[in-house]
Amino acid sequence: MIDSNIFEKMLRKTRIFKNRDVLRHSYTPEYLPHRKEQIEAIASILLPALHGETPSNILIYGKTGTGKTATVKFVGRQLEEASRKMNVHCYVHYLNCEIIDTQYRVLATLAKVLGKSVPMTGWPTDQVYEELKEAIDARDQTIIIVLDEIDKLVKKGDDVLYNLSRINSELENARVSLIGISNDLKFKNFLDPRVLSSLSEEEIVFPPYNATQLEDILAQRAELAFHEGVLDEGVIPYCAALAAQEHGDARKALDLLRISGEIAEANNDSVVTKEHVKEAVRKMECDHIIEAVKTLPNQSKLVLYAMIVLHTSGKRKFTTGEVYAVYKSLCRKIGMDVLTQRRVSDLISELDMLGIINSIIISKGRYGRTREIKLDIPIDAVREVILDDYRFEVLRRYEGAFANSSLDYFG
Ligand SMILES: Nc1ncnc2c1ncn2[C@@H]1O[C@H](COP(=O)(O)OP(=O)(O)OP(=O)(O)O)[C@@H](O)[C@H]1O
Repeated sequence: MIDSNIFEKMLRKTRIFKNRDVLRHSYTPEYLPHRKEQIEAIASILLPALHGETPSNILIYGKTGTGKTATVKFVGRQLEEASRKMNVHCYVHYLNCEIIDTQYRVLATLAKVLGKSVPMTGWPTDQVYEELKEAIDARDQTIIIVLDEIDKLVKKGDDVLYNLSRINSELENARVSLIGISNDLKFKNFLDPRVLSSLSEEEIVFPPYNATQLEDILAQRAELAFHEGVLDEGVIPYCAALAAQEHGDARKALDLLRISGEIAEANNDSVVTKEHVKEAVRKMECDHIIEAVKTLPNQSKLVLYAMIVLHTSGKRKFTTGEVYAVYKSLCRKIGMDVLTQRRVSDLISELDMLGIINSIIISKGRYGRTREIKLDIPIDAVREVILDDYRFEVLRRYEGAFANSSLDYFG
């Protein structure tokens, strides 16, 4: 008998999501619960734009997931809509400085959105700036430039902020105002005082959400995202409580809800329960560790791999000295430089700080102190990430020997 079509089979599975995309980061909701105060504050600062005047620049701060980006985009859309109705030229341009992270790229991107053809590299920066100025000043208009994650730009020098913050003095027809968004409160310390005073004409702080507020945010999204009756009663309060413990991060709460739904869907369960949320927490922690391991420098990866070798051979606690002995032997096998024990000890501290390993310092009285290291990570998944790197692939050949507790092998 011919099997039925794979898609038809999948479609017959339980339906959890009505619209999963509503829970993704890229979605900006129509309405933002618990941000009325911030929305009104930003809107009243931007209001002069509708009368052809220059709004003050704004700096916005707040921890991650407190709705800064969503709020600014929301107010921006409303401003553009009102300006269209009033026949006033007012535009909001949003740039994420994590991606557009140099003076040249910021100026060139803006010039391009305003209709100039500027290459993304190669021109002298002054020339790009002149083109941008010309594009902005081409008519009577107000341009609001949103620089999200502005701290990423500042770390590479703040020339672009200096130039943009004084551009108004060189314009005849148009006006520019800036909105900087950051979750790094300390970045102001790195700013040139002239730039700081211009940028922070107005400052708005976004406080973290508490558990009740997160529940409202989740409930609003869940209604659009899930089929009716699919969520068990306790799921939303549980996701909200977990995210509230971690500095009131709405993004984390939404991720938890989406991943819980995905787990229920994959298990073909018809209702999402607290058990699915618990599994989602484990999955997110595991993904977090895997991501952190992927970006480790090679030497740290090898030190971690040495610990995995010790763990696989049956040792559940080990010292820096033991890790170092295995590490040295691994270096020889793959032809990598051997660092000193002291340097390796520093790398171990870094792994501890990143939450990839657990270690405690134990005092041995007059024999000094020693570090006791334990691994509490998804070993197989982490091992795969490390061995996936072509430089470490050769270590696969020795895997069998490691597992047979033949630590003498590393003598
Ligand atoms: N009040 C709210 N109502 C509905 N959704 C919200 C609210 N606040 C935040 N969100 C949602 O939470 C997620 C994170 O929000 P957002 O990206 O605006 O946070 P952020 O403060 O800019 O974070 P980061 O500093 O990490 O960029 C988004 O999906 C956003 O739509």
